[in-house]
Amino acid sequence: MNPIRIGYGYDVHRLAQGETLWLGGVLIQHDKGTVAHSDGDVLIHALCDAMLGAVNMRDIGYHFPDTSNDYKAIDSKILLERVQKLVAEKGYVLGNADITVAAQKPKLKDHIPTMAAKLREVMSIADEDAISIKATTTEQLGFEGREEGISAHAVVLLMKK
Ligand SMILES: Nc1ccn([C@@H]2O[C@H](COP(=O)(O)O)[C@@H](O)[C@H]2O)c(=O)n1
Ligand SMILES: C[C@@]1(CO)OP(=O)(O)OP(=O)(O)OC[C@H]1O
Repeated sequence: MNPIRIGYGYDVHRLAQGETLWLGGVLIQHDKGTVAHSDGDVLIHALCDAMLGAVNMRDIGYHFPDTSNDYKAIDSKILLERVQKLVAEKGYVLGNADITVAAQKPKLKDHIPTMAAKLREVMSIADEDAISIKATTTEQLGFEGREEGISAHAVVLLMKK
C-alpha cells in the first residue's frame, strides 16, 4: 500500500429531547441530544470511518454492529481507540484529520479546542495541529437546519509507521 493514504467519513444522528449530546468526546449542554445505539458521538464516528476507509477496512458499523449489546451506550472514545489500533495493525498512524460538524444549534465554537484536545489525548497525539475541527450551520436548510439531526464529515491522511 502507498506510504500515505487518504480517507473520508460521514455520519448522521437524529436529535431528540431527553438524549445527551456527545461531540468530539465532550458532553455538550443542549436541550436535545443524539439518538443512537452508542453514545451517538457523530464527530467521532465520522473520524473512525475516515480512518478505516483510508486503509480499506470497511466502517465502524462493520466492526462494532449496532445489533450487539457490547456496544450499547458505549463511549465512542473507546471505539476510536479500537479503530486506531486496527489501523496501527495495518501499519498506519494518523497524519492529520480535518472534521466539519453541521449543526444549526448549539454554538460549538467555544467547545472546539476542548474537543480537539480530547481527541488528541485519546489518540496520544502530541502534535497540536493534527486534528482540526470546524462547525457550520446549514443556514436553516435541510435536517441539520431544522435541528432534526447533526452530521459530521471527516477527512484524514494516514502515514505508514
Ligand atoms: N453549530 C455551530 C455552527 C457554526 N458555528 C460557527 O459559527 C460561524 C458561522 O457559521 P455559518 O455556518 O453560519 O457560516 C462559524 O465560525 C462557525 O464555526 C458554531 O460555532 N457552531
Ligand atoms: C457506533 C454504532 C455501534 O454502537 O452504533 P450507533 O451509535 O447507532 O452509530 P452509527 O453511526 O450508526 O454507527 C455504527 C454503529 O454500529
